[in-house]
Amino acid sequence: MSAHAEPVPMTARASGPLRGRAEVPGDKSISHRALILGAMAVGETRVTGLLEGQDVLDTAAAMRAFGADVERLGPGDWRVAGVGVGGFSEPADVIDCGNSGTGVRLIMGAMATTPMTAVFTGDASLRKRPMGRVTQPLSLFGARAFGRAGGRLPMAVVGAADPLPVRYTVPVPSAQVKSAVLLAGLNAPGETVVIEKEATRDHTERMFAGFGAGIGVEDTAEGRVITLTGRPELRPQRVAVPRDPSSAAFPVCAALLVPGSEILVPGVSRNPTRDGLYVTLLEMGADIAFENPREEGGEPVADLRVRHSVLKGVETPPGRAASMIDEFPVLAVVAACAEGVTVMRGVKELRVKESDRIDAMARGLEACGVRIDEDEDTLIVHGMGPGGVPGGATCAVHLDHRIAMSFLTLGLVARAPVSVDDGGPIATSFPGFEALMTGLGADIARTPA
Ligand SMILES: O=C(O)C1=C[C@@H](OP(=O)(O)O)[C@@H](O)[C@H](O)C1
Ligand SMILES: C=C(OP(=O)(O)O)C(=O)O
Repeated sequence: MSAHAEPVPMTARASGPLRGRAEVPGDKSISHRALILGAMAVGETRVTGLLEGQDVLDTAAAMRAFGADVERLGPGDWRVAGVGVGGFSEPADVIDCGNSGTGVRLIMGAMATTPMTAVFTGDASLRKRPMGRVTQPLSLFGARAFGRAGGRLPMAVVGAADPLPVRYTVPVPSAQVKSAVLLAGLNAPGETVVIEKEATRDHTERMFAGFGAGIGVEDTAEGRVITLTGRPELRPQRVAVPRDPSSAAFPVCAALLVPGSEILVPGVSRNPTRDGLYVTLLEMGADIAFENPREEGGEPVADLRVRHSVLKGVETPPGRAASMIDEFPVLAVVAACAEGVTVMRGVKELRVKESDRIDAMARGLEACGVRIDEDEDTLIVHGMGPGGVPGGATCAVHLDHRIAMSFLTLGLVARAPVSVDDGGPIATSFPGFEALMTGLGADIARTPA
C-alpha cells in the first residue's frame, strides 16, 4: 500500500536493563515466498507464523489480484488456494507493492512467463529502486517491461506467451533477482539454470523443493548452479515460518548494548545464508548462546539467549555481506558503541535498498556525534566505546524501516535521546516493534507533538 501516511516521529532514551522474552515476527523472505508458491500450487496451502507486516500483506493482496484465494484464519495463520503454475489470471488493476522490493521483484518473476499484462507500482521509496535487474533476465524468457527512466516503477510487464527456458548468471549478489528468474522458470518448459557467484539467501530453493519442484543445487568453480525443471505441478504445503533473524537483530543488539540486560529470543531462523550478523557479533565479543537448535519447516532454528557484552570493532569481509545485507544499519549502531574501528566491506548493495543505507546511517550517526568514513562500497564506523555516543539528534529515516529501528536502538544507549522523523515504515517488517521493545523495558515512544 503506498498511500501517503502522516509521519510518526519517535524517540528512544536510555533506560534500565532489558529483560524477558522477545517473540519477534515471522521471517519476511519466507512469508512472501509461502504466499507466492501457495498461489502457484494446486490446492490448499496453510501457512502459520506468517509475518503480518505491510510488505507481506501487499503480496497477499497481489496474489488475490492474480486469482488465488488468500484468507487469514487467525493471527499468522493463513490459507492459500492456489491456481497452479501458469494459472494466474490478469489483474484488473495496478499491483501496488508498497515499500517492498522483494514483493514486486518476486511477483514480476512469477507472472513473467504467463501471457498477460500487469502494471506494478509502489511507494516513493520503491519507485526509486532499480527494476532493470529483474526485467533484464525476465526478457530472456520473452517477457517485456515498460517502465520509467532507469527501469523504475510504475512499470508494465507483459508476460511471455511462449516462454523459453533461460541460463542466467546473476550479476549482483541478489536473492530477489535469483528468485525472480526461478519463479519465471516455473512456467517455462525445459531446464532453467541460475548461477550465482556469491551465495545469497536460499529460501526459494528450499521452498521449491518442499512444494515438489524438480530443483538441484551444485557448488562448482563457476559458483552455485541452480537447475530447475519447468512446468511442475506444485503440491500444496503446510509452511511453518520461523522467526526473522533480521528482526531479531534489533532486540539482540539492544540487549548487547544496554548494561545488565539478558533476553531470550525463541525460534529464530539460523539459516547459514542469513547468519552474517550473528557471526560478526560473536567476533566482536558478544555473549549469545544458541540454545535448543532444531529444524522447523525445513529451516534450522534456535533460541537465542543474549547478555549485555562489551564489544570491540571488527572488519566484515565482502564475502559475508550477502548473509547480513539487511543487518548493516544496526551493526553500524553496535559499532558506534564498541571499542575501536569497524570496517564493513563490499556493501554497495546497501545503496539501492529502501534508502541509500550507507548514506542514511552515516548522516544520522554523524548527527549523533560518531565519526564515519565511507566510499561507494565501504562503511567505516569509529567506535566511541560503551556510554560514549553523545546522541541527541533527530535522524532522517527516508521511508526505511531498518534505519528507523537502528536509530531507535542507538537511543537506548546514547547519552542523550535519539529521535527518528518517521517510525511509520517499521510496520512494513516489524509490526509490534515498539510494544515488544517497551515490554523488555526499553524507553521507546511516539514523540509528543
Ligand atoms: O529475497 C529476499 O527475500 C530478500 C533479499 C535481499 O534483497 P536483494 O536481493 O536485493 O539483496 C534483502 O535485502 C531483502 O530484504 C529480502
Ligand atoms: C531490503 C529490504 O526489503 P525489500 O528489498 O524487500 O524492500 C529489507 O527488508 O531490509
